[in-house]
Amino acid sequence: MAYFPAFFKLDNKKILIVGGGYIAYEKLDHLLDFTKDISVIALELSADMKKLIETNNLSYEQRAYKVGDIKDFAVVIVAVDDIPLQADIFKESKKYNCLCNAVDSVDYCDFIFPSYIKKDDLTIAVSTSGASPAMAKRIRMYLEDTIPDSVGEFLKEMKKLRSTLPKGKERMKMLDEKAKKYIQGWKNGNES
Ligand SMILES: C[C@@]1(CC(=O)O)C2=NC(=C\c3[nH]c(c(CCC(=O)O)c3CC(=O)O)Cc3[nH]c(c(CC(=O)O)c3CCC(=O)O)/C=C3\N/C(=C\2)[C@@H](CCC(=O)O)[C@]3(C)CC(=O)O)/[C@H]1CCC(=O)O
Ligand SMILES: NC(=O)c1ccc[n+]([C@@H]2O[C@H](COP(=O)([O-])OP(=O)(O)OC[C@H]3O[C@@H](n4cnc5c(N)ncnc54)[C@H](O)[C@@H]3O)[C@@H](O)[C@H]2O)c1
Repeated sequence: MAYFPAFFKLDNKKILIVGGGYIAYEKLDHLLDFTKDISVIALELSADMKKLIETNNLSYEQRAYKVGDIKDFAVVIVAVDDIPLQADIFKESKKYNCLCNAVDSVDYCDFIFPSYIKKDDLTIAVSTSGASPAMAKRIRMYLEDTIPDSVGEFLKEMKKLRSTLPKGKERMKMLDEKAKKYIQGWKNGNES
């Protein structure tokens, strides 16, 4: 079945990452764009992971995962090189209100990580439903190159217009026309 794309509110949601290698680092680095309420449990940390945890003042316990560790978390990312443990934590997460992402198999995932670009208020997420993470990354790079950084300023202007002009057909038409013209400007190499 296809994955439903949604933008998930992380306020007051505690996240646990199990594992401290390269993949845990990638997941943590991406999550930090959206929340700081992240704890880590891992037997060992890579140097990059250690640095990221220290810089962001995150909670870290150096030990093996034990049953029950997830009970107070809303989300768990299982980034260990141990597939049976990924399966066990996924099963355990069903006892709690905890969504699970396991890095080696979509069978043990309630959700998967998209590739994404974030430029101020614009976020674009890309998924291949797990078919080709490499392709998701390449599409992300393509979007990064195509969409100018000025999009942040443009969105600020649009937000202001939406909050000041009265709702209705005229406003809808004007905003749609402005968005169309702004995107047409990319093709002509005009970024403003
Ligand atoms: C997008 C991104 C986001 C992120 O990580 O935040 C992400 N993987 C990224 C990179 C990447 N991952 C892999 C390669 C090597 C090339 C290749 O295999 O294609 C590369 C490319 C590279 O690193 O260059 C290997 C890999 N990945 C998964 C498996 C297990 C499996 O397939 O069963 C294996 C095999 C492990 C092995 O063979 O040992 C699984 C998943 N990876 C996902 C996300 C989810 C599906 C996303 C989708 O819908 O496509 C899903 C299902 C679960 C999840 O992780 O949530 C991030 C790009 C970030 C960016 O740069 O923009
Ligand atoms: N989803 C993806 O994008 C993706 C991409 C490539 C690879 N992978 C998979 O991700 C997995 C992790 O890869 P990696 O390169 O980060 O591996 P790694 O060996 O660098 O890291 C594994 C981490 O798990 C920790 N760990 C192992 N058992 C533990 C336990 N019981 N409790 C707590 N911590 C424990 C280790 O201490 C280490 O920090 C691999 O199985 C790999 O196949 C996923």
